[in-house]
Amino acid sequence: MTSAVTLSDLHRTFGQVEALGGLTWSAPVGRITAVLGPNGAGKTTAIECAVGLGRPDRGTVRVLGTDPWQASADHRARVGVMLQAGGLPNGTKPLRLLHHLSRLYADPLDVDTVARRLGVTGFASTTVRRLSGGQKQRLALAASLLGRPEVLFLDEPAAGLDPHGRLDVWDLVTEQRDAGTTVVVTTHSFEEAERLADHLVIMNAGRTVAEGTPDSVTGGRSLEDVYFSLTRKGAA
Ligand SMILES: Nc1ncnc2c1ncn2[C@@H]1O[C@H](COP(=O)(O)OP(=O)(O)OP(=O)(O)O)[C@@H](O)[C@H]1O
Repeated sequence: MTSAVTLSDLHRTFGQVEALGGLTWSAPVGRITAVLGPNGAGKTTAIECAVGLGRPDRGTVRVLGTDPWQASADHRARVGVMLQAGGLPNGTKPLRLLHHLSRLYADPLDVDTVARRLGVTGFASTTVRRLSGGQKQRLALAASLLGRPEVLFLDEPAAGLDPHGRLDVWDLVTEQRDAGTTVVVTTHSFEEAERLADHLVIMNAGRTVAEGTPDSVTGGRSLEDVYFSLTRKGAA
């Protein structure tokens, strides 16, 4: 199976904190990879390295065969990202922002269609600063899709969403996969991982403690059981 994303032996330290301690996993092309792991396991740090926003101290990152830290604008346009912090400009309105971002791409999706699909039109007249957490999530997700990315990184995309919102996100993520996009999604939800994952990664303390198809990782046990046995305090 070919990989669209490969992280090999990544190390990243912030002061005294070792965020990544030899992290290795990969994301197969055209599949959904779900990355689970406790708070502080290094999931966001790994995603930041994969999208070229962070640089590992050691190790190799390849996304579509390219080192994202050195990557050109052309490469970056092939990769979509939704980070937890959002990074949305507070003073603008949702549709204005999406139209602005869409102009950065040669062949963007239709803004109105994406906005409708994610319910952004329902809060289009509210400035970003006044949006609820869930509305910001929807807007950030819409923004990540605009450039028709070949690889899409979503850092906890459904966190904080209401049940309808979570279903919308799950449908959208599977649609992206079915259209050929490679998706990497971090999550704390077993339900989300079970529904979405073709490929599963469990991280703990900056390393991979399990990786493979959901069936091969769980081996007949529940995902919850496997997760707790691999990530319980002291397991690092
Ligand atoms: N810029 C930074 N400066 C200092 N420490 C950092 C920085 N970025 C991450 N860390 C630390 O690195 C570790 C890994 O953080 P990271 O955000 O990658 O974890 P995570 O698995 O995404 O956690 P969560 O599930 O809470 O989102 C944490 O201990 C965090 O405090």
